[in-house]
Amino acid sequence: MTVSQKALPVLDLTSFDAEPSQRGAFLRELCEAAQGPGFFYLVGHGISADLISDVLAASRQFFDLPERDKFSIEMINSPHFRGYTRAGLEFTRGLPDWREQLDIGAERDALPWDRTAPPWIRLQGPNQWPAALPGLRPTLLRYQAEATALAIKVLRAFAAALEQPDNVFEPIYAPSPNQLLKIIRYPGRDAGDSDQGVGAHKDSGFVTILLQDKVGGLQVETADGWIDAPPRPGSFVVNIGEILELASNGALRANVHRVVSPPAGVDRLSVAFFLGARLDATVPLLDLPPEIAARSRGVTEDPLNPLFHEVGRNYLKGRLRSHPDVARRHHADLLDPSSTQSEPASAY
Ligand SMILES: O=C(O)CCC(=O)C(=O)O
Ligand SMILES: [Fe+2]
Repeated sequence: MTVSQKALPVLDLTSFDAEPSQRGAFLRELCEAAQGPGFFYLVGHGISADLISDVLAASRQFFDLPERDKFSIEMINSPHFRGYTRAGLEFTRGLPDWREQLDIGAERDALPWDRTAPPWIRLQGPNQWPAALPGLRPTLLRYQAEATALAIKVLRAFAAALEQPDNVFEPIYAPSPNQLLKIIRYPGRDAGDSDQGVGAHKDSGFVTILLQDKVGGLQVETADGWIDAPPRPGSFVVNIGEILELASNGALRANVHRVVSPPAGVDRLSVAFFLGARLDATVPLLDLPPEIAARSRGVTEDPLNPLFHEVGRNYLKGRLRSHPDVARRHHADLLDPSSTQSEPASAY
C-alpha cells in the first residue's frame, strides 16, 4: 500500500490551560485531529528532556543486557503479563511481531483469585525487574508516574472537546487507573524477513503517549492510506484508545496503526505508555450534545476484536490474545479448548 506524505498535526498542551480563546482554538484542533487521523504530536507536555533521555538510555541499557538477564524476567513467569518478551513471541492478528519488549504495569500486590473472582483480577500483581540493572526501576516508575499525569491531562482535554466536564472520566479511572508502560526494541530486518514490527492494531485504553527515538517506522491508517509518523524531537505521539471510542459512540475513534521494522543494521527504540480505566469499571456511554452526537460514527464492529464496556474483560481479552504462551501456562482455564486461537472462552 502506498504511504501518503501527509503529516500529523502538532498540538501544544500549554494552550489547554491558557485564556479562553486560546483554549477554544486548542480544543478545535483536538477535535479535528480526532476526526481525522486520531493521532497527533504533542508539545508543551511538561515532561523534561532529561527524564526523556534517561528513559531512552535506561531502555538501551536493558536491551543490551546479556540474554540470560533478560530471560530471567520473561513474561512467561508472570500470570499478570509483566516482564520481558522476546521478538516473535507476541502476536498481532495471529502473526508474530518482530520486537522485544519489557512490560511494566502498576506496582500493586496480586489479589487472591478464586472461582468467584472476576477473571481480570489476575492482571493485577507485581512487575519483574532485572537484578543486573537496578537503576531501571526508579527511572521507569518515575516516568510512568509523569506519563500518567500527562495522559490524565490529555484525557481531560478530550472530555472538554466532547463538551463534557473536564473530570467526566474520573469515576472510571480514579483512584487506581490501569497503567501499562512498554519499553520496546525493533531489530533491523534482513532481506526476506517479515517487516511486521507490530501488526496493524488499535490500542485498548483511553489514550497512548508514545516516545520514539530517532528512527521512524510508526504508520497510521487514514482515509488517504497509511501516513508515516516519524519522530519529532521534543514531542510525543498521542493516540486515542478504544475506551474513548466506546464512551463517545465513535465520535472519537481509536485508529489503526502499525510499526514497520527498520532496515538491516538499524534498530529502533520506543516507549509506549497506555492509560486505561480501572479494571473493575464499566465504560459509560456519554450523553453528547446533538452537534457532536451527529458526528459520531458508532463503534467499529470487528468480529476479530469485539469490544466490551467492562474494562477488565476487554483488557484481559487483549492480553490473552497477544501473549498465547502466558495464556496457556497460567490461564488455560479461560481458553476455549475447541479453538486453536488463544481467545478467552465466551462464558466469562
Ligand atoms: O512502537 C511504536 O511506535 C508503537 C507501538 C504500539 O503501537 C503499541 O505497542 O501499541
Ligand atoms: Fe499501539
